[in-house]
Amino acid sequence: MSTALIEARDVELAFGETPALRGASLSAGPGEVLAVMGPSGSGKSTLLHCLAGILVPDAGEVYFDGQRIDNLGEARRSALRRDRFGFVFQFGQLVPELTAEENVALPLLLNGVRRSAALAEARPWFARLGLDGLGGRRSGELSGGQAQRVALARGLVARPRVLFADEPTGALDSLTGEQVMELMVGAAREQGTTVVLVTHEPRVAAYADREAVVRDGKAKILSMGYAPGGAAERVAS
Ligand SMILES: Nc1ncnc2c1ncn2[C@@H]1O[C@H](COP(=O)(O)OP(=O)(O)OP(=O)(O)O)[C@@H](O)[C@H]1O
Repeated sequence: MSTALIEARDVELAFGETPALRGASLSAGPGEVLAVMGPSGSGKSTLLHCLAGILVPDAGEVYFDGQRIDNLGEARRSALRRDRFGFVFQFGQLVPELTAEENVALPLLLNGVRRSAALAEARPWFARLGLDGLGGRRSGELSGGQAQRVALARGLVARPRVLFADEPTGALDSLTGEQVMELMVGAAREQGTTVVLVTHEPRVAAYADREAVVRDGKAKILSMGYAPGGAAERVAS
């Protein structure tokens, strides 16, 4: 029996004539932090989008918590993304009209939580991520690293089962990037959230329990010995 929480099996996807995934298989267990590396254009983001139910593969299957999700309609995949998944992207993508606090509360508001309760849930994240006093600022008034920490809080506030992070440190200098990674992995581990992390940077991937490499639309696990919360035993091939 598989212990995967999120899994792609033999996924294929082409954009018109361009094949992006050619039989990619990958899985992450509950509470695991999985780094997905590989050259530019190899299919990492496309694979992440298939796992997250944003893109529907042409062939192959995607499973979440034992349930096949690639064959669900858009409405059910969208509900799944809202209820079970969190997202952090390279450029924070905060809503500029909202305050930082409202941005963090957004997933809860979309899930029907009342505004006062959603903001009350959002607030502790500011102290936790070193953002004291910044809750009232808009994204234009935050540094890149601060904005990315707000985006991280937004990605985790609804306690998702899986956090999908696509180059979350790509726009940050290396020190700020490491701070964001430490906070991300620490908070995810605390709440048992699985993390699927796409990154170019080995220093960022080093925070993961396991690493996979995507090349030419196929994925390969590089390090095994998954041990959530502990160091992975590396048996690179
Ligand atoms: N929306 C799209 N329309 C057409 N082609 C696309 C689209 N998205 C991705 N591709 C193509 O699919 C392939 C895989 O792209 P993808 O973004 O998944 O790669 P990646 O490994 O994440 O790259 P990078 O590290 O540069 O972000 C590339 O050849 C890319 O040009």
